[in-house]
Amino acid sequence: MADQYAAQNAASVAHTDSSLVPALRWEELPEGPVLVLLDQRRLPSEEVELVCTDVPALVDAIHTLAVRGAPLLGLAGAYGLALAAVRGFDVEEAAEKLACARPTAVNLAYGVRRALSAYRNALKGGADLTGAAAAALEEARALHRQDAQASARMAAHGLDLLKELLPGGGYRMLTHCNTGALVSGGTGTAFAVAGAAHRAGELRRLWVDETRPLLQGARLTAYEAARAGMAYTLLTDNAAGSLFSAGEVDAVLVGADRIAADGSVANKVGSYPLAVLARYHHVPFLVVAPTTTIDLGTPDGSAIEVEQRPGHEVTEFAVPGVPEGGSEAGTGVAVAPLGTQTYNPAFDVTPPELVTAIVTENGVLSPVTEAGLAELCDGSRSGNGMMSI
Ligand SMILES: CSC[C@@H](O)[C@@H](O)C(=O)COP(=O)(O)O
Repeated sequence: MADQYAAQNAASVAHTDSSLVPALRWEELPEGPVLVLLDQRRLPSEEVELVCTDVPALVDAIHTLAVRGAPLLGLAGAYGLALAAVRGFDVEEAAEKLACARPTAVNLAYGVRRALSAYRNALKGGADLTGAAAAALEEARALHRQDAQASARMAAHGLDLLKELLPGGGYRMLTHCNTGALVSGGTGTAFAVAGAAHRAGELRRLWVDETRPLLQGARLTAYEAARAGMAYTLLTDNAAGSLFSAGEVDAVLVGADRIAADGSVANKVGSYPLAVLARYHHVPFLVVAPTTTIDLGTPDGSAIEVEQRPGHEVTEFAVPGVPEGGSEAGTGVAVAPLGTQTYNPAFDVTPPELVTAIVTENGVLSPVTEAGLAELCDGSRSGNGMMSI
């Protein structure tokens, strides 16, 4: 089986430009500051930037997944708050709108809260509105730097863990959704570990789940893997079982949108079935996430709010080239009869007993316990849960 896939590798290596347009950046234009997003709805066909000048535009970009992925949502929240402050919009209202734009990834509310606290503290300290806005922007930039550093540390810890678990090297990793530079100020979460393994010459194959219905694996992870020159193979989500049974998977690596205090992991829908498969086949199931994704304020998996997405994402295929990327009902190709009911949760929750280890920038937790998670987190931060804004 391995030889059959080696031929496909040549095609993926053909991409030589490994540099990615930043997923998000702050830019000072003559007409005022803006937040520039790489529009992820348009990938992989086009690298198009989306310029946000106000909070409603950013909230729409978050809803429609132009900007997505837990750590990047944290940055979008923090910079969005700063944008509101610098442009003189109602900052408290902006905070509320941004923080609840999507409910599951705790990083979004966390990023908003960090920038908002900096803004409020500056005002309390006697700063004027301009000074307070500058403080919010500096906090967003600090979170950005912290996120980039966290990526590098997760990659190093993750690679060490793989060496320990799989001493033979030459890993065949299965990943789900998209967790690379497109979701981070750095190189990402789970994908950053795959990248480290690749650079160490130890990545034999990255199995990429397409990730129905919005195809973050096919459109985004395959795009990043190709750019990095990785040996990767795309599969439909429901082909994962036969891959495990053929003995072709050494480890599963996924990110997380929220990790509850008991270690339950909310991540892109389809992660939980992979964890079940991994346990049955005695394969490690590794969750790679910064501590900003750990929410000690949410006691367990049942308390995590799972975002429900619109039905047209299931009943229609998006057409490449449609400006909205098929994000509006009726802009895709119908693949189900009109009026079909759908079940479209964006995430699922994996219980801690199915997670072999959680890899963070502060180290690796295995087995996953409530006390261990609390220790991994900074003592000064008692969870990222619901903020009072
Ligand atoms: C980026 S790391 C972890 C997660 O945010 C990622 O796996 C994921 O589920 C993203 O979902 P998305 O709906 O694309 O925002």
